[in-house]
Amino acid sequence: MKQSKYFNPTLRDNPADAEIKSHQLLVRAGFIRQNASGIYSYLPLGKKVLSKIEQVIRKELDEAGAQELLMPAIQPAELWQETGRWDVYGPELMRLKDRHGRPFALGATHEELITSLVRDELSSYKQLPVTLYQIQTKYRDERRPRFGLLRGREFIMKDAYSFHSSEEQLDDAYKLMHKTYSKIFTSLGLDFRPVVADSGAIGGKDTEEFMALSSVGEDTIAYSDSSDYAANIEMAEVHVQYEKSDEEELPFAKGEVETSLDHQIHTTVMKVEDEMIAVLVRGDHELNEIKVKNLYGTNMVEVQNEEVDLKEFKGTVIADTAVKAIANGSIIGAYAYHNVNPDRDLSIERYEDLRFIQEGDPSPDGNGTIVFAEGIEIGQVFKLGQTYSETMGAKFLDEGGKAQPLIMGCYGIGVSRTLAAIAEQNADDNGLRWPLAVTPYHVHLITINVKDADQSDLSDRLYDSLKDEHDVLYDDRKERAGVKFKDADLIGLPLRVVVGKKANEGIVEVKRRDTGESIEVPVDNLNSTLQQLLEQMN
Ligand SMILES: O=C(C[C@@H]1CCCCN1)Cn1cnc2cc(Cl)c(F)cc2c1=O
Ligand SMILES: [Mg+2]
Ligand SMILES: [Mg+2]
Repeated sequence: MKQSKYFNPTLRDNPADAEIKSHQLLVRAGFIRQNASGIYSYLPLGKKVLSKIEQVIRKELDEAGAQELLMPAIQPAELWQETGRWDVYGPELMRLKDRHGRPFALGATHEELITSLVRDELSSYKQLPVTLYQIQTKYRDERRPRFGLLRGREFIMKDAYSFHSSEEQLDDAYKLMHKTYSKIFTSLGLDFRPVVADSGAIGGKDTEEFMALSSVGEDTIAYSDSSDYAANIEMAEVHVQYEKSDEEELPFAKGEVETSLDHQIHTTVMKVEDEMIAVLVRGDHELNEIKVKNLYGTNMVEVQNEEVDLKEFKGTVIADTAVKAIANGSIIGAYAYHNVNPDRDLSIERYEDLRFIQEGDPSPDGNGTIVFAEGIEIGQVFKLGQTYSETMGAKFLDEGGKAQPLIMGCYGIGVSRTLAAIAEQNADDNGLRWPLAVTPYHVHLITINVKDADQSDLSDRLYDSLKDEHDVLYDDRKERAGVKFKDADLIGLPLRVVVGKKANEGIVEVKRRDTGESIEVPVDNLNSTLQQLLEQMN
């Protein structure tokens, strides 16, 4: 492609609202443009990368026996009403009415849609297992879209759904999809980790998230420094045995006294379904609300910003296990007490693992200690079980001819988010750097001075000969060399061929974007040199 004809508007400066490298560079290098908050266009270079990522995903999923289909983005509200999720989700689920005033959802995910499709078509265990997937636009009205493609309101997801007649079949599909995801993210050159995760609002049981390691990731991963244990911090279990303090127990008294954080007891009032509970954690720990949700098996858990007098509180009081070991604690805030011995003074109904794990805590698998890292969630695999098939009446006849609810799994990859994660992990101070698997073009052919006949003739000849072997982006613009080099650094193609002063000697310069090293090459050896370099970079 000749850049003199190419729609690739590059910018010298970072857009004001772009805070992270990948967002800044994808905009400056002309890969994406924002049309509204969290809503983007993929310009030709960006679309090429997006398509290559999708192809890597398709290849692996097809090889794993999954079948691609395409479902509508506009979903009848009735389906979400069948599962009750029409009312569970608030403004994040984008909704619209058709011309007849009928309600629809803009698809945030497709469990309801696919289950309604399958329940009408699948009826016998003989037709199972089956895994169906799509690569399609999703809509989630995030309160605060940010970081460019990392958290958008319209984004591209590969979502797959598997249907089974037994838990074993689901386990096999889950394991296969887990392996398939590892192959996909490895092919894309990503530094990633699968982590134990929380199944969130969709119910179901086992689930793991695939995290691309990055300092801008919103998720925190807790992993062991000496085993392969890794979990989303929301889920990481705390296995610390607390010895009861041997301090002399003093008489309980009203009022606040200065104590160290690990002698303080912090209270959080939470509404669980419609019951008020007080949750206590030690002052140097942080309450993990996800653990409260999982303890009560509900998503209707909400922090109340009110303070209670624990001596008067009529609701249930629960505490993190660390609280039990305190002998003379102090409750701070409006209703302060000191010399508090939780067992003696507070009617604590149960002690549970309710806090966030901390760096230095023992790894829950008993191997090593916990270290944190930031991650970008680029994929997630779920064992859904019968959550959706039961409420939606999606059944199959088993060998005994008995109707059973289908057993399901669902599996997502954030395709547009993965594009940004690849950009984030590979970019350097000069710009983007694309791994071979997804680069929009392989070779950036640059003429230093298009007015110099030797240079422009040789460049045209090289473009004609190279473009059959490689995808070539040819910078034939009437721009100064400096502008061309800056744009080439921004765009980040793996190899650069520069036609300059030595054109009349039939010599060009070849430069690697990843290492920056460059060599002079006689044009007769150019093709073979490029082949060798591309093989080296693979
Ligand atoms: O999407 C999933 C689970 C899996 C992930 C892999 C592919 C299939 N779905 C979880 N989830 C997340 N955010 C949501 C946001 C909205 Cl507004 C919604 F209405 C529903 C969901 C929702 O269900
Ligand atoms: Mg998550
Ligand atoms: Mg998730």
